[in-house]
Amino acid sequence: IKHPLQFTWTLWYLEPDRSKSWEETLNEVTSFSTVEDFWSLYNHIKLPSEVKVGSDYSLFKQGIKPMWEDVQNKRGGRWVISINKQQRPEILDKYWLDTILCLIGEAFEASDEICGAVVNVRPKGDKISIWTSNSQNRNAILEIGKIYKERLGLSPKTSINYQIHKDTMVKSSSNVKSTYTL
Ligand SMILES: CN(C)c1nc(=O)c2c([nH]1)N([C@@H]1O[C@H](COP(=O)(O)OP(=O)(O)O)[C@@H](O)[C@H]1O)CN2C
Repeated sequence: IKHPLQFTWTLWYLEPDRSKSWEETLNEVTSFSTVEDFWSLYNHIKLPSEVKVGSDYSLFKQGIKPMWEDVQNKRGGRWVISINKQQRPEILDKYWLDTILCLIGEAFEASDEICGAVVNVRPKGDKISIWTSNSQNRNAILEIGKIYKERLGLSPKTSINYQIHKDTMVKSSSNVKSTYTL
């Protein structure tokens, strides 16, 4: 038998297309709930470093849309890691895989707070984030951030920021207020 995951996860792909609204560019790819089905999907699709610049992959718990407005996201925020262009070749794909393995492998105590993860492939520099559902739940957010940094093997001098979606929505992603920094 296949090895079941604790949750069912849905992969989304955002294809940049200026002729469409943002929501129209979001495509639901497929869902999986076993380790084996995850790996066959992962080995079947392009890596973040191979997709068109401007694209996103999002991996969210089934039923949660990868957008601020979803009821599970609207009061939440995200731990964001910025990857500069020089770093892309070697760490973008590694960090993305580490991130999704943290999610599907239940690396976080506060796994109920976890909504999903997003990788933004951008010309100005890539971002990988983990979205949580309640920006007021300080203890859970700090625990998730601490474990996330460890799992990625980030050095203590590399900081990650937690941004509340309400702050991100009103600002372009460059100068968003960070509520927590680890
Ligand atoms: C329902 N709805 C419209 C809506 N709902 C959303 O949830 C949502 C958006 N719109 N997003 C739009 O993409 C732009 C780039 O953000 P980016 O995160 O790709 O980051 P960059 O600025 O391209 O680095 C955002 O400025 C926003 O326009 C982003 N986003 C998450």
